[in-house]
Amino acid sequence: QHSQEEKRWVLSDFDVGKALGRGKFGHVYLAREKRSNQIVALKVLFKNQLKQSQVEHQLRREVEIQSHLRHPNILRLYGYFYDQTRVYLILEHAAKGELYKELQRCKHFSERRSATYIASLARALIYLHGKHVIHRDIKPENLLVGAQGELKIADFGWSVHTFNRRRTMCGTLDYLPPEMVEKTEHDYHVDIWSLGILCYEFLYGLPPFEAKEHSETYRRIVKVDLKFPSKPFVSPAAKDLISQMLVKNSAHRLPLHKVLEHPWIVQNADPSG
Ligand SMILES: O=C(O)Cn1ncc2ncnc(NCCc3cnc(NC(=O)Nc4cccc(Cl)c4)s3)c21
Repeated sequence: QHSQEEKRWVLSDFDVGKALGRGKFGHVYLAREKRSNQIVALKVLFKNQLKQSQVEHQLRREVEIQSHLRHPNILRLYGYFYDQTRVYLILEHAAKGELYKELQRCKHFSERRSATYIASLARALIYLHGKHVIHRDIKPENLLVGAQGELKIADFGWSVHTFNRRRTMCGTLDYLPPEMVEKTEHDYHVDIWSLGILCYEFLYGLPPFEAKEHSETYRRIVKVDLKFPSKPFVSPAAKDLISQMLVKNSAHRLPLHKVLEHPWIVQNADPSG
């Protein structure tokens, strides 16, 4: 056969090992592809659950989007296959697992570690946005850690191609008022907001607008009720960056390339990322 992509994978191509994690739709297993001895993560999804939740189209979109993505801070989806009852995603294995478990373990990250992660994520988002892809679900649960401690954005189950939204939403753009056109542009900025939330959560161990009731969290978000606790100590430069990303008017959020030039990132991020 020609390139890898045409290959029709079957379960017997793999030696399946221990469970790495349990997701909502199925489990993730460590596996080795027999011919190449390549280690991968195999996510097993049950077809009936996908059907019940009507997410088949999302899964197809994820596979389509991921097949064109190649970036050191984006977890590869090498391919997929299915049998009678299940769909299998063949994924890059992130040897150091889930970032949120690491954050729970050490309560909050140092400024250097946080800045290094934020810089990697900013570079990955610049790459994604350059491909007209918005992740839309950037949170610790969707971040994995590679063997060298590098961050990997995973789970594109919620990502979209903005071009599609632009076309499908309205056919021709000519008759749309600015705010409707602007709205599709807004989408890129959702990932910058999430990056600001993540930066805060890395440094303080909790997201900024957390509250007991959802209604209270919602109120704090729309009000951008941003408060910086006195403990743990966080530098003014870090607070400045967070304040420039968590801005209500999405057009005024710090653009991703400016995040990479921010003094706090320049002074604290490890260039290797
Ligand atoms: O995370 C863990 O549990 C443990 N873990 N530890 C190491 C490790 N290395 C790689 N991957 C892991 N986990 C899988 C990460 C995913 C990547 N892409 C996904 N995509 C998806 O789930 N799509 C999807 C599902 C259901 C419906 C729809 Cl619409 C879309 S999940 C790993």
